[in-house]
Amino acid sequence: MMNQELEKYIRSIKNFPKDGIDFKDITTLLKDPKGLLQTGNALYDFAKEIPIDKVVGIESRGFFYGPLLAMKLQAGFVPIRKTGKLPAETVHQTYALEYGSDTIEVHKDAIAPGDKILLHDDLLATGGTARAACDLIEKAGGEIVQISFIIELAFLNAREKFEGYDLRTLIRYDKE
Ligand SMILES: O=P(O)(O)OC[C@H]1O[C@H](OP(=O)(O)OP(=O)(O)O)[C@H](O)[C@@H]1O
Ligand SMILES: Nc1ncnc2[nH]cnc12
Repeated sequence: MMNQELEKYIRSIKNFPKDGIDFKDITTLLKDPKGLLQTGNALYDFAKEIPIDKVVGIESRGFFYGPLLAMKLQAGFVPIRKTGKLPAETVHQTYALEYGSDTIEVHKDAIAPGDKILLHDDLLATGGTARAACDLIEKAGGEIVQISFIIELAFLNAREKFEGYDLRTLIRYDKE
């Protein structure tokens, strides 16, 4: 199956959570056994030839596939969380969203200097979240070897923020 064919599992909801946002809902993909498996396999195919020490997943939708990918890649899993949720010492970064703004954090000791990192999230919109996540990982000394998403809202041109990174996506929306 071509990756773009996975689009059939995505549900679009207009004006959620705010007017003007066309929300791409992956729960319809996750609940379908074929959608769930094919997406996991395709994300794994992106990364399987690259040595990876840790998969870093972004809260909350990056937690669906992040640990599954880590298990398949024989890597560890590290969560990046919204502010105030992680109990030990953290590094943090504030960023702008397609709607609103937020701060994310990672445990200071979660990434060792030189760790090869696969950063994963469900969706690339403006790229603000993933860009902040890259900055956090690099502050901690990690080396980002790949960034993967299920969905790319290509019309928002977020790729410009990731020059020099190996950024992979399965499903592309070229217009809203
Ligand atoms: O590319 P950006 O414009 O930064 O937007 C993408 C981010 O927005 C969504 O998360 P959200 O903040 O809605 O949180 P959630 O995963 O907890 O629902 C999505 O899961 C990405 O993390
Ligand atoms: N259009 C969208 N659909 C789902 N999640 C998002 N996160 C940011 N923009 C989004």
